Amino acid sequence: MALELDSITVRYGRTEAVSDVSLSVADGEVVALLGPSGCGKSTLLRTIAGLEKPTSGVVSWDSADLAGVPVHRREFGLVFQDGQLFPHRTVAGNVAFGLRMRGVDREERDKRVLSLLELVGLEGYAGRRVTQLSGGEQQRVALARALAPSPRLLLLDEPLSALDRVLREQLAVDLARLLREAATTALVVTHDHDEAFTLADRVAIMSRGRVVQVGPPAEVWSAPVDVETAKFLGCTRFVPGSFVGLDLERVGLRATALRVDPDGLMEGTVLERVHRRDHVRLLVEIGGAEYEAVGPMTEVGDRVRLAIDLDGVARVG
Ligand SMILES: Nc1ncnc2c1ncn2[C@@H]1O[C@H](COP(=O)(O)OP(=O)(O)OP(=O)(O)O)[C@@H](O)[C@H]1O
Repeated sequence: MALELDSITVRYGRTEAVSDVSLSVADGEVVALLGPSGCGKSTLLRTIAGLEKPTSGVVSWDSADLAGVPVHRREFGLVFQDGQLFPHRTVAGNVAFGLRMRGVDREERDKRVLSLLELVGLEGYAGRRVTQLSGGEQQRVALARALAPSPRLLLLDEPLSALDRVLREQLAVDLARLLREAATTALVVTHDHDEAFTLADRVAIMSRGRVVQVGPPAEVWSAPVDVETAKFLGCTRFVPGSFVGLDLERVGLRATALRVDPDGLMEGTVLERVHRRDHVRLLVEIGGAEYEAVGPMTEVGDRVRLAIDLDGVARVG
């Protein structure tokens, strides 16, 4: 394993921000640390970077303990939410920064900067001032800057959350592609499950300082470890498996679990209707209880038949 965390605990006074976390990231792997605000994700990332000292536990790289290794000697790249670019430098000046610090000669630096700008889709931007760029472009520059010295690990703390939703979705896809193209080993902190599942080979779910589940996106999505995790991953109702025809004690239903379908086996009454970006979301009453469902257009009060979409159903616990 490239990065190995062994029983990391980080306390600030009486607050235990990170509790006994063990996790590894393999060479070339992208792992997402996913959890709600305040669960300790950033603290864990900062501890790996060397910006915080663990109260106990070991951070190691290729089996070597990093305790005595300062931030700038870890050879890790860092990208934060707001990029933190040097405002008085050009795009090229920002990307070249780490290379200049390392004494890389000008010709090689220029070559590397151009190839990185191409990688992040900013060809032709080298001479621009970073203050003239959009938020999304600035984050691409921050990423190119972090990748420039070929870090052995890239640490990204909410790299897309300052951007608006449409841009965030687009950039998450781009980021996933370019992390793979550059064969980067990376740990990404995010509170957004769509982002985590788009980017990562494995997702580690954090809750109150602990890692409660680690697995490939499809596994975590379809079988959250407990009700709290299932709620965090979009399940709004919990019912016996028999409700959806599964032989399971309990399943979680996402808003997409039920769909209006004339051939559906259940019947319900529409209580509410909300228009979303690309579909209609309904609240329906089935057998005296309320459930979310995906429409076509219907009127409040309509009787509808409903079918189950198993992609919206999670096995819980
Ligand atoms: N420097 C600090 N001093 C004291 N408490 C801190 C410090 N940094 C973080 N904490 C506390 O540790 C806990 C975890 O915070 P952390 O920022 O790691 O969570 P997070 O999951 O990254 O949340 P967010 O997404 O909101 O940044 C919180 O209760 C926070 O208040």
